[in-house]
Amino acid sequence: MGEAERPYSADDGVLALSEAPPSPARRAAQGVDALRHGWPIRIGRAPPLLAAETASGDVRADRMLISHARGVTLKLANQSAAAVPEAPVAMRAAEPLLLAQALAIADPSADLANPLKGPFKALSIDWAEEAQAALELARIAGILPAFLIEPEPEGEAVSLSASDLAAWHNLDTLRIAARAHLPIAATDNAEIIAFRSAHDLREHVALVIGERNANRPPLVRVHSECLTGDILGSLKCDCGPQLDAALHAMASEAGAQNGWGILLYLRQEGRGIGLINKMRAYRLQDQGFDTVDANNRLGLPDESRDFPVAARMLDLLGVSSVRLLTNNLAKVVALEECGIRVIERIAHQLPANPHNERYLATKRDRAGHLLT
Ligand SMILES: Nc1nc2c(ncn2[C@@H]2O[C@H](COP(=O)(O)OP(=O)(O)OP(=O)(O)O)[C@@H](O)[C@H]2O)c(=O)[nH]1
Ligand SMILES: [Zn+2]
Repeated sequence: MGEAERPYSADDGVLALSEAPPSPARRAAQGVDALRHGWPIRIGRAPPLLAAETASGDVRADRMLISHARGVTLKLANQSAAAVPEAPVAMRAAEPLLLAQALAIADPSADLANPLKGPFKALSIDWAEEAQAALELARIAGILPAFLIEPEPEGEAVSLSASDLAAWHNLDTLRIAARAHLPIAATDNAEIIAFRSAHDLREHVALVIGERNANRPPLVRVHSECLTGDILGSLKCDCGPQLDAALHAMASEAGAQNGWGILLYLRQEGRGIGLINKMRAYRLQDQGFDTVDANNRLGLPDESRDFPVAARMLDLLGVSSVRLLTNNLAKVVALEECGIRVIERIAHQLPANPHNERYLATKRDRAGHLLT
C-alpha cells in the first residue's frame, strides 16, 4: 500500500509556509505589485499609503504625500515644512480628498483641465526615508508618485521596509533564459538572447551580431526601450534611427571587418519612468516644458535608468571590453564603474528633424550629451 500524502507538521522541523518570514526581495516585489493593483502599502513606521493613480473605490483622506517637485508646482515649497529641496512633501487639504481629486493633484499633465487646487498646508514628515521609498516604489511601478496618507477606509496594507528596495536592484538573480537564431533586416547572422531576473518582470534582451571574436572587442549599443520611437517611428526623439543605425553598423562590422556586435535592449522606457509617465511628459512638452523639466514636473527623476544591469548582461555573455556606440558619457562611466572596459566611444548622432530638434538640444545643453 502506498504512503499517504500528509501535510508537514512543525514537529518535522519544517517551517510552515505561512510562518516563513518574507525576504526583503519578496516584500519589495509585493510592494510594487500592491501599487500596480491599487492596494495600500505600509512602509516601516509610516502611516498606510494609497497610490492616487491606481486605487479605486470610495476612499478619502485629508492628507497626501507628493514629491518635492510637485510641491513646488502647487506652491507649497515656500511653506517651511516643505522648504527642504528634493525632500518628499506631505500636505493637508481643507476638505477630505476623494480619489478623483487626489489624481487631479497628482497629475500635472492635467493641470490645464483642473486649474483650481488647494489651498494646502505643508506638514512636516518624521518618516522621510519611508516617504522617499514610497516615491521610488511608484517610479518602479510606473505610476504617478502621489499617495493618500491614511486613507479611509484603510484596507489591508502590504507591509515592507524602506531598506527592502535595495533588494529590488540586486542583480544576482539575472540569468540567460533562452537564446535563438534571429535573422533581422540588417543581417541574417544574429542571435537573440533573453534575460530574466527573479525580481523584475521586464525581460531585457541582447542581440549578438556576427561571430564572436575573442581578439576583437565587440561594437556595443546599450539602447533603452522607446516604444514610440523604436516601434511606431515617432519623430519626437532619435531612438528609432539610432537603433536602426546601430544594427547596420554592427552588421557591416560583422560582414566586412571580421568583427561582431552586441545590442543590449533594456526595457527601461522613458529613461526609467515607464511608458505611461512618458506619455504624461509628452503632454507637458506640448505645453512648452522641455524633456528634463517635464519629468521633474511629474515629480520623477529626469534620468533613472539602471545601467549596471547592462554591465551584468555583458558579464553573462563573457564580454569584458567593448567599443561603445553612444553620445551619452553617463553610459561609459556606468559600464566602467561596473568593471567593463570601454576601449573606445563611437559617436552615434543621427540627423535631427523639426520635431526632435529641441529634444536633442536639451540632451546636449542640460543632460551633457556629446551632440553637435
Ligand atoms: N522621459 C522621457 N524619456 C524619453 C523622452 N524621449 C525619449 N525618451 C527615452 O529616452 C531613452 C533614450 O535612450 P537611449 O537612446 O538608449 O539613450 P541616450 O541617453 O539618448 O544616449 P545615446 O546612447 O547617446 O543615444 C529611451 O528610454 C526613451 O524612451 C522624453 O521626452 N521623456
Ligand atoms: Zn525615443
